[in-house]
Amino acid sequence: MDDAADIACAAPVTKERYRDAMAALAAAVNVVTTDGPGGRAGFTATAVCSVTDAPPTLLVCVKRDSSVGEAFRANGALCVNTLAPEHKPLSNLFGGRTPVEERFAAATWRRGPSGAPVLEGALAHFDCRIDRVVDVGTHAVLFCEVVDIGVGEPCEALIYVGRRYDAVPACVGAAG
Ligand SMILES: NC(=O)c1ccc[n+]([C@@H]2O[C@H](COP(=O)([O-])OP(=O)(O)OC[C@H]3O[C@@H](n4cnc5c(N)ncnc54)[C@H](O)[C@@H]3O)[C@@H](O)[C@H]2O)c1
Ligand SMILES: Cc1cc2c(cc1C)N(C[C@H](O)[C@H](O)[C@H](O)COP(=O)(O)O)c1[nH]c(=O)[nH]c(=O)c1N2
Repeated sequence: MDDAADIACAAPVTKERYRDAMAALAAAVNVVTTDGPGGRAGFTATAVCSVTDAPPTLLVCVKRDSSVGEAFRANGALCVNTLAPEHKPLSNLFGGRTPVEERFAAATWRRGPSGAPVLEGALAHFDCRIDRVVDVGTHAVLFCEVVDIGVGEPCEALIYVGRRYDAVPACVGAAG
């Protein structure tokens, strides 16, 4: 393969061009929560991805300068709550600039085995222990081992693509 220096590009990959292209990728919308010695916190995230099923591991990318990042590191635990279309207002509330208590007051939660809040009525949830944190540029990549899973009743998923929300069929079911 050629060295990176040999690659000729028509235009530089600016932050704006990168975001415009990333806006074309459809993504599930999640509210990622935590609780423990570092306090209760949560934020909306589309940067969530399955890494491996052995051991069951997912990753979450969180902005390092966000108000919530430190709580996740301090607690070492989180829950990924995957949203249904009815949760669009919740996604906006957890999407920034709203005090943490106001975010949580808008829905019903229970405590998962990790201690992180689990959203009642989520399409699915993944309760996790944070195994490793890797800082990359502006974000921290949290590698998380899944310790508990739930699949809910909703048969539609909330997705975010083209800088807007949409709904798609998603009858998840359980595989044994
Ligand atoms: N990964 C992220 O941190 C991320 C992802 C989605 C949205 N957001 C935030 O939500 C708001 C609205 O986003 P939007 O999609 O309507 O428009 P946008 O132009 O800010 O973002 C377009 C796409 O670029 C990516 N992106 C945006 N900001 C990023 C960042 N700081 N680091 C890595 N990737 C990033 C995401 O895939 C996003 O959907 C913005 O404030 C944005 O910062 C952040
Ligand atoms: C649809 C959508 C998707 C995302 C976000 C927003 C929205 C509306 N945000 C931004 C994130 O939710 C926001 O930075 C946090 O709520 C922290 O904000 P405060 O620093 O508390 O105001 C976000 N942030 C992040 O670090 N990783 C992500 O994957 C996403 N994805």
